[in-house]
Amino acid sequence: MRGLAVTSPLPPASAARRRNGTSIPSSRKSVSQCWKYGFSQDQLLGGSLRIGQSHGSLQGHRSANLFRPAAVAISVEQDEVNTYLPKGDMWSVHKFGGTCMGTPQRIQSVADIVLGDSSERKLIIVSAMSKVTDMMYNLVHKAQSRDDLYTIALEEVYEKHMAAAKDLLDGEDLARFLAQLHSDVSNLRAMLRAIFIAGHATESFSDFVVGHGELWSAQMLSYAIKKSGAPCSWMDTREVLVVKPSGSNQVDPDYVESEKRLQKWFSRQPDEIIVATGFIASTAENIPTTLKRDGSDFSAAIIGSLVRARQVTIWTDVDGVFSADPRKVCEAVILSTLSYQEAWEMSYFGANVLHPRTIIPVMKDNIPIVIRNMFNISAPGTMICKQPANENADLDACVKAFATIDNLALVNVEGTGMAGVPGTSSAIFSAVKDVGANVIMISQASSEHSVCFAVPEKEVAAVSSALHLKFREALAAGRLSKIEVINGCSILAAVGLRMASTPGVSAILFDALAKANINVRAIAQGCSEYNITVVLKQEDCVRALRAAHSRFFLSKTTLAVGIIGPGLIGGTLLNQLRDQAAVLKENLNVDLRVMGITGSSIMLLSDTGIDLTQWNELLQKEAEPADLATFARHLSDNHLFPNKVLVDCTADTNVASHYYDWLKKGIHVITPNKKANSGPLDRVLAPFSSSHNDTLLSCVFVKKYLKLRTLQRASYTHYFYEATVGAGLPIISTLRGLLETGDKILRIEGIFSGTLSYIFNSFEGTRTFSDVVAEAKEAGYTEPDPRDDLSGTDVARKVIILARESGLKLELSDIPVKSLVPEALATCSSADEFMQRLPSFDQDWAKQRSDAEAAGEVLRYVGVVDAVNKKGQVELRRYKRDHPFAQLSGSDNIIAFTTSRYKEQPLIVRGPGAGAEVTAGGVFCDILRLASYLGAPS
Ligand SMILES: NC(=O)C1=CN([C@@H]2O[C@H](COP(=O)(O)OP(=O)(O)OC[C@H]3O[C@@H](n4cnc5c(N)ncnc54)[C@H](O)[C@@H]3O)[C@@H](O)[C@H]2O)C=CC1
Ligand SMILES: N[C@@H](CC=O)C(=O)O
Ligand code: NA
Repeated sequence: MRGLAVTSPLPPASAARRRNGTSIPSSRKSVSQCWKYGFSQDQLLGGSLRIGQSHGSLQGHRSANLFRPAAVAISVEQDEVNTYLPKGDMWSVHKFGGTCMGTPQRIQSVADIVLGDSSERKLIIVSAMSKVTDMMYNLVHKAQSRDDLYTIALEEVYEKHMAAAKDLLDGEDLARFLAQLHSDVSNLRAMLRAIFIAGHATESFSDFVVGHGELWSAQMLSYAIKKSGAPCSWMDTREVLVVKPSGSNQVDPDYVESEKRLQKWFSRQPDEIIVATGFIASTAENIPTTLKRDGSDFSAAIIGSLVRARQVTIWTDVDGVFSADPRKVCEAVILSTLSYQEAWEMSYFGANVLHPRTIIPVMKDNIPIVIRNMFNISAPGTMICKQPANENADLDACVKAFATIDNLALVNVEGTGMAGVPGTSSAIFSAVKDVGANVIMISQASSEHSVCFAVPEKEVAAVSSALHLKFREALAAGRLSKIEVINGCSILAAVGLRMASTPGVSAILFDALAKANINVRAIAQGCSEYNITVVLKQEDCVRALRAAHSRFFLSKTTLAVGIIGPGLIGGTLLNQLRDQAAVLKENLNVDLRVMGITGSSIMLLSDTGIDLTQWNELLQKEAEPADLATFARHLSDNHLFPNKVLVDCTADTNVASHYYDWLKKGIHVITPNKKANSGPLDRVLAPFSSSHNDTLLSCVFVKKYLKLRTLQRASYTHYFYEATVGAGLPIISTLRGLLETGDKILRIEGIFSGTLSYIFNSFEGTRTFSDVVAEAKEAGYTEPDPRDDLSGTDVARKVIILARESGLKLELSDIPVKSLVPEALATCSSADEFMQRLPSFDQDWAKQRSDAEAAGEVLRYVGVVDAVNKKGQVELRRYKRDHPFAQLSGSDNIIAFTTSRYKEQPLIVRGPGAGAEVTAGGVFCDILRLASYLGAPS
């Protein structure tokens, strides 16, 4: 006889049909599920009494063996094992979990995915429809708790599958499936009744009941595939997969026996597409069992190994394996590849990758496992395979992923009596074993003075008592000083095969943790170097995970940016960042994230970066009251990003007074605001003033210019302010270049005010002076208050900035300034009032202009740094029409550097020196200068 020799009673006639509906020749006849697994017809159908009778008295119903199904010997005749099972590259194995099989529509999508795979042969492993396994366990639970609602629960299971099948199938296939479902449910009803009466179900009874979820989903899928005309059969893996129990809640596959049975199975059903039940298997004695946790993945891996598949694809609802839990780290990325060992480590450390057991069957044959998203089939997923040889081996790529485990306790056993005493560790861990606790990590310093290890928090009380008992005498004698329990711990593990023998990886990790102010309580790294494990306080764990992840996964030049003052310049800068950020990331690996925007009354904060396409709307809609200290803290406390920069786009003295503290905290500062660099040189108890007309606000100690510059020079925190002079023109950088290369500045002279340049370039007799001033304001050249320009203060500030850059210790008050603000308007209470009253002075201006014109001259407002005489000067001068200063147009600045090297002909920089785009562009340049200082490619 070929096929399976079954020694149990013959099955009922209806069960002698194959589950795909075709008749089985009697010589190969298989048996229905229940018969095959040894439950007698009476046991299943005859209700409680007969079950009780057949197993002895009901009093004994709690006995473990009461419902142990009688073993049915299924013997495979050696001579019948043939080579029907084709193996190798032609096979692709797919596994679809419960979510993928959740609805009839999803089952149809699964069928489409299977049909879309062009592999010669396909083996599809399916889980039960989502929630069905829980529903089945619940049936057993209810029945054995003698809750007669199990009948209703069974009806629900029946209804669910009936409805799904009616949606998915039609015609004869539907009728066959429904008949089978009906028969299975009748059998289950009888079994559950028996369980209800006995008040107990053995594990194999329970496994038998639960396994129906897979039986039904596999049949439904195979019918759905067949509907498209593709040859497809379904496999009850309990006929094929043989496993043996191995310790608690685990089984080991019997590959030899399973392969024999698989051969046999194929000899009967050689279809090219086979849908097989995941999760279920049988013992060598044909008792139904399951593959326990993550059973369907395990089924796929075992079957993949049995057929030597070219690939096993595990379909799920995520795009692949993330570099860290994406719920905790929004920057987590999908990994394209993981080695088997890395996946293993990740799973161990709590990442929902694959159960480590799942990897073993495929690993031995080097079969890749691909994790893919069935709801996003365009995502390539993560391939778990042998470590690709050519993978990028740079330092940062050494760490593949991070995982965490929470709710741990650290146990620290300490004492001088431990050193050099063989057997101490053995005694410690045997005590731990005796209470059945699971040791997650162990660390012992080479001094042998202490051993510490982590266990789940819920197990630590038992561990602690066991240790106190075991070491009672050692503690009393002082050989052990303490057995200490530290609750509330978590583990953070960095995983990566290439960490092995790569110097510097742990330094980067610990540096990231240190910068995030995370205290590391214990460390472990085995010789394999596949993972570095650190124990830390649970409350620090997410912060630690983010800090470590960002250090390894973000660009080194990721800059967290805070924008203060989203006015004309700040707003234009935000728009420029919006338009250029993607290009910078792509071309220069510079990742700019605006983490906050604050005005004087409202601020907008983000943990990962504001969407700049709608920064203004977000600022209006989602803002909170502005608070500069909170704003700065938001940036400095964000440990995701190692580099932080505050960009001050206000004209505010108060904001400028914080630069020192920000720099001290490691926050870089960039600004077009001239207040800090033209403020008092020294630290004095000084009045500090508002942004425009230096109105006295209060008296405070402010960190002064010299202190700021000393700090700037002493630290690696950067302070850039190119746009404070000449807006986007390279004035500060040119001056720095001259000085740093050893040139000597003799004189810097020029037109430093875009506003005043525009005014005198445009004031040619056609428009009034006040009209031209209004135009300059409208064009965005003026300071927030145009009196700062007309008073000469703005030019004086620029002269001071350049003078100090050149080494002169001048105060603003040292610069004689010729103010253009008529004395009568000096006391105007607002810029608006000033602008309204300005026309009354147009006559005076018209006269000054025509006087100059009559002499063949023009009016120009100039600033001078006289480095030789250590003086500065700001005044309105008349220049001949052919003088270079007379040739300007628009808001042009012109700055002439006379130096030891540029003595005969000064070095001249000329161009628009005010306006939103050029100024914001200058600030943006400083941000990129910072990025390049931090390591961005040039
Ligand atoms: N307009 C130009 O061509 C140039 C301007 N600059 C400088 O750029 C800076 C900004 O100028 P604009 O954008 O034209 O001025 P603006 O008045 O348009 O913008 C300043 C912004 O800062 C905000 N602000 C004021 N005090 C604040 C505080 N304490 N906290 C938070 N926000 C505050 C204001 O509400 C406003 O939104 C000034 O320092 C100016 O000297 C530098 C070079 C050229
Ligand atoms: N208001 C200033 C702007 C640049 O600093 C000017 O007019 O130059
Ligand atoms: Na500049």
